[in-house]
Amino acid sequence: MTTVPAASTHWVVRMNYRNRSASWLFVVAVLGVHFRDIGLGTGAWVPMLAQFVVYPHVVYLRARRAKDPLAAEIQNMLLDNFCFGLWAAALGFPLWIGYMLIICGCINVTAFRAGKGAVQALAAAALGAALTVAVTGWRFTPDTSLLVSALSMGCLTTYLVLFARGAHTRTVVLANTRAQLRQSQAQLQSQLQAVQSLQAQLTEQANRDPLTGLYNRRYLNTALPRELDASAGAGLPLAVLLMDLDHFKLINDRLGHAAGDDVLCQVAALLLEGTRANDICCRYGGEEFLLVLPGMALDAALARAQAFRQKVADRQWCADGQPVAVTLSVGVACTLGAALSPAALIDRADRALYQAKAEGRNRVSAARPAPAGGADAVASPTSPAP
Ligand SMILES: Nc1nc2c(ncn2[C@@H]2O[C@H](COP(=O)(O)OP(=O)(O)OP(=O)(O)O)[C@@H](O)[C@H]2O)c(=O)[nH]1
Repeated sequence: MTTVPAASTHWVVRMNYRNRSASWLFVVAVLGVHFRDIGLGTGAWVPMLAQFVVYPHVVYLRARRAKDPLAAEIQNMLLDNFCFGLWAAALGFPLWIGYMLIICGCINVTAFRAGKGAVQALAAAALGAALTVAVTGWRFTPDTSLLVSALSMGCLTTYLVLFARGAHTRTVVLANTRAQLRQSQAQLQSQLQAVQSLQAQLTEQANRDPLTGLYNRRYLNTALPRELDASAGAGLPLAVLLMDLDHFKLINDRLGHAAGDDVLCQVAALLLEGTRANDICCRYGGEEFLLVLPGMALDAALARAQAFRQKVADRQWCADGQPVAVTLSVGVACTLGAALSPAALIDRADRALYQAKAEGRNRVSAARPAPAGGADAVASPTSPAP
């Protein structure tokens, strides 16, 4: 009884096992009738049954257990052809039987190895035939009875139909696999997009101050060198405004931390209102903000700082539902080209800010370039509080 090949077995091994087990039974019938026609007895039946009934199971088991089942199965197919050559020559090359055996074997190998397979199959069959002729001598009896010829045709047809059915099954499997692959690819694509958007969100979050939504110092550390390089490359100035809320501790102490937070958020929003697309607005520290102004010279930066200071001072502030007075001091520093490092530029702005604080707060102070070789200087307040 034919056992059903395990699904884990290579599909070529499974397909050939099915084809051999089924279509070769037909060969047994063809040869049985032919043996009767030419008067061969039991002695011929034994090797014939061994070849066409037992052999399919033996080679199937061999291929199943092989390390490389496909390679083993190709060897099996060549062995089939070799045996077909033996049989054809042993029977005196009966035309229909020989054709049936050799063409089936040839098609099988050709399906997997193309033209090379056909040549190998024919060579294996020729080798088998030559061996038989060498041992038993040349015999040529091409005729077969009508029944044997008809059975041979039937056998060939059965084999071809089985083969085509196997090819069709394979095509369906391939089409399904392709569809599954396309689906998986689409899923992977959408997962990749989700991961990328999550990554972008995470990067954005990592670069933002959670309270005010402005860029944080981490972002500034990468953005300021980049902007400085770009400005230097374009031969343009770059200004920074370092702003610090005046006596902010008092707001916290009098109105509470929530009110302090509220003021910080409102100042941040106000700061954003006046920024250009390429300005970089950061929360630099607790109550400190830093504005990077690419392409802006010192005078324009001072005017910008002054305008913002004035806007803050003039505004009717209300923090957490309570009125409050808010002012800020600003230190401005500017560089042209690559004259200053990011740290040196911020340091200048910080010193200018310190001076603005020292001179009474609610004012803008600018760092001016020191004389060549000398220490940096901070200019006199350019904008005393009104
Ligand atoms: N509400 C709130 N307060 C903060 C935050 N970060 C820092 N602060 C407070 O900001 C205050 C800063 O105080 P100081 O450094 O003394 O500065 P100041 O009171 O503004 O005084 P001057 O800068 O000298 O005008 C401290 O009380 C901090 O607790 C924050 O995220 N929220």
